[in-house]
Amino acid sequence: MLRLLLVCSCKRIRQFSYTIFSNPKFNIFLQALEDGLKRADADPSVKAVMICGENGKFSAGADIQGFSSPKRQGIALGPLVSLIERSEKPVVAAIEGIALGGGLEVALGCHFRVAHVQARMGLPEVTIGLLPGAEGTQRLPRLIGVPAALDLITTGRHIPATEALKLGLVDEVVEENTVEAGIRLANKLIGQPLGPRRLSLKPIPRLPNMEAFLSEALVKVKKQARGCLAPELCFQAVKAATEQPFADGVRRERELFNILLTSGQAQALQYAFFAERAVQRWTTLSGASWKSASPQPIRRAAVIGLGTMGRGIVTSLVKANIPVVALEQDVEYLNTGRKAVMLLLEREAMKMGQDAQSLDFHNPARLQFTVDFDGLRDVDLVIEAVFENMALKKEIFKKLSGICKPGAFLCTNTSALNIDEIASATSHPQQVIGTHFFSPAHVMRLLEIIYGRHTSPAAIATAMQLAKAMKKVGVVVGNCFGFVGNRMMFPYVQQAVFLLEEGSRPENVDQVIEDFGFKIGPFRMSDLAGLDVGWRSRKGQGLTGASLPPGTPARQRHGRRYSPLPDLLCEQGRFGQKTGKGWYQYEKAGGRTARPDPWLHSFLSEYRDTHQIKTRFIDQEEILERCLFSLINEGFNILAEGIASGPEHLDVIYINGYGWPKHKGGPMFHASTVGLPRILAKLQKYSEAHPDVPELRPSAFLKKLVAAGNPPLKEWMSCSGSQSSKL
Ligand SMILES: CCCCCCCCCCCCC[C@H](O)CC(=O)SCCNC(=O)CCNC(=O)[C@H](O)C(C)(C)COP(=O)(O)OP(=O)(O)OC[C@H]1O[C@@H](n2cnc3c(N)ncnc32)[C@H](O)[C@@H]1OP(=O)(O)O
Ligand SMILES: NC(=O)c1ccc[n+]([C@@H]2O[C@H](COP(=O)([O-])OP(=O)(O)OC[C@H]3O[C@@H](n4cnc5c(N)ncnc54)[C@H](O)[C@@H]3O)[C@@H](O)[C@H]2O)c1
Repeated sequence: MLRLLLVCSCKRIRQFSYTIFSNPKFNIFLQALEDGLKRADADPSVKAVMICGENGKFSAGADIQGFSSPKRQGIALGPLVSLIERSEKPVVAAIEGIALGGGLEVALGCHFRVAHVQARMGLPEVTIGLLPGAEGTQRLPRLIGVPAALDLITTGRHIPATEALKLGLVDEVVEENTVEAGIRLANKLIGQPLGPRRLSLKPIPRLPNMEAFLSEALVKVKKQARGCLAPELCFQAVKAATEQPFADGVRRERELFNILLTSGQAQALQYAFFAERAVQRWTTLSGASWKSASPQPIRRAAVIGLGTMGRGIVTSLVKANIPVVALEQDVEYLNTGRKAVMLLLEREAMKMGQDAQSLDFHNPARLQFTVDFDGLRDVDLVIEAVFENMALKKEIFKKLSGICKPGAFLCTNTSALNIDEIASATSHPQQVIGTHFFSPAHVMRLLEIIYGRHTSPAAIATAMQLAKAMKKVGVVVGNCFGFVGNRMMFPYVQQAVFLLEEGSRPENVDQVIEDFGFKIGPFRMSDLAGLDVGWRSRKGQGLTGASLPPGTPARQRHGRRYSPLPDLLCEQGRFGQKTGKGWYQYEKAGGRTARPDPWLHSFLSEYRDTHQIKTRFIDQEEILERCLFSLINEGFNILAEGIASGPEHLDVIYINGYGWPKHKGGPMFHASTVGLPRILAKLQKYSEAHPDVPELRPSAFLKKLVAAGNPPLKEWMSCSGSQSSKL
């Protein structure tokens, strides 16, 4: 909410509460601000004007809901910013809290900007598929130069006031009352010439090599954008500022803004913005929610197992300022784990610069390594990250149940195993919960939080609070094999492998999926994660290996189609990157650069011959549809079972844990844009062609939604007989 303060000759302040972005919905009451400015200009007793926020916040910008509202107004914030700039009386912006998007653009129209030291500012429009549409793309480069403006506008990052001061974005940073500091500054400015402070009149600071700089910057922006339109159009708008006079640049900004506004991508990104917030309001099937649960404080935590996942989990906890006890099975593993954790923390400290002091990870009171379970007696929460083996996990939980205090929360990082069975090994099953981190755990934002039959609401609330403390997004889901993310991933990977049997190559499939916008296709992902992980799991399930009954058909299990291809690769010692060979070949064991492997191509040909599979050309459409629609189909099953309480949960999981392109909104949002009747028709077609693949059989819930007339996503859950969407 913005206010206008009029600084009068008698030094008395008359305050008009002209809201331009109302809280909480940020509606724009521009007329009131415009009237106020005109009155201030006309009133000789007013000598200066100050714009500030209320409740310690300047402004979060325009109402994002408004951009997709059918009653979208043609709001003219740009002309208002120009009006501020043209004022004959000095206008000062006093920035507290946040100045984002349209809020910062208003501040750019002011002649001076004072910010509180704890304020943050930025132009985050790109993150919601737009560009700064109130002349910000034209004023910012004139103020701070093209490289810095391009960086802020194409990434949307928020910067602290101290950085804003260094960039010249604000004139002064204060530690005291910002409004009072602003009034003092306004008083000093009365009578001074304002021409040099009007950004629209300033030339763009020249670079000796502007053209070369811009072409290099474009390559970088496009590479990072991965098919997302907004960063490139943000770039074009700033480029226009370097080539055209201010008014023409503004016209170009408006044109580009409208292209983005009507692109489906802006809608998808804005959906993702609200979906991420919606999943914070969790509910369980039995109706537990924040209302019925309070998070418990975590003063000290423990992590068991310092392998791939445990190391990242320890790092995340330390970064969240939670003292940690890290435990391994023996001294040798402990030393390896300790080295790995310390390396990760050193790297994090380097990235954090001065703030790293707060990590204090060499202090044993903050981070302690042990092989003794006794060290876990006084912790408030334990996260187990040992091998994916039920017997081992149960043994550990039984031990924890005897050692830890009764109120301690016992979390498991299992990727798929049954939370209830793990909880059954303890005497406090209400304290047991799944906290499924994603690799690398200190980087990935997702935390899938799985409640079992007995998990208490307090345990869910505490895990959600923990996710927030670690700057992760927690998504609460029910208990089933693979939970939400891995359960949906299974049919996707299965289709990818079936496509190889039928004629594709790993690089064809990966290319199609990466062109869609995924960071990495299924085969490169599998090589990265290690093919042995899935192999071990399949052996555990009796699908391959010694326990497979003799005479089992090679390509069938329990009457369903099965592909032994990944098992055969593992039998050859091809585990992916770690062995230098998998679906691709690498320069060496541990190498990162995947190259198509002629050996694999011949292996696939021989395999097809052996099993008399007729090779055919498979086009991109079929690859994409079979992989993605089978994943989406499983999503509908999950919703119907009440494992997740809305499609936004599935989308947040896929965007933050599996690299689904955010500008496509997540799998379920994507399904809604493709249209459910089309998805159903395609699944029916593929299912008829592959009757032995149950994952391609359309979900009953999908059929029900199509029969109900393909309702919009936010109405899906009201058709499920389960819970309603949070959006
Ligand atoms: C064809 C012609 C049509 C013409 C029509 C178009 C008009 C043209 C006008 C052009 C003007 C352009 C102006 C400008 O360039 C565009 C913008 O300003 S876009 C908005 C930019 N701002 C942002 O992206 C900020 C987004 N918000 C945040 O980053 C964070 O919310 C925060 C502000 C940093 C606060 O973070 P937290 O403290 O963690 O709190 P939450 O995130 O949980 O938020 C609390 C609550 O507020 C809701 N909310 C926050 N910001 C907005 C917002 N800008 N609009 C709407 N709602 C917002 C958020 O959703 C939470 O509510 P909940 O969802 O939980 O109910
Ligand atoms: N690797 C991934 O990408 C990933 C992602 C999400 C979840 N997970 C899950 O996380 C868990 C750990 O996986 P990981 O990849 O880190 O495994 P890992 O093999 O890299 O590490 C497991 C660690 O547990 C230790 N350990 C084994 N028994 C122990 C015991 N009795 N006491 C203490 N420590 C013991 C081992 O010494 C080893 O260091 C598994 O349940 C896995 O399914 C893995």
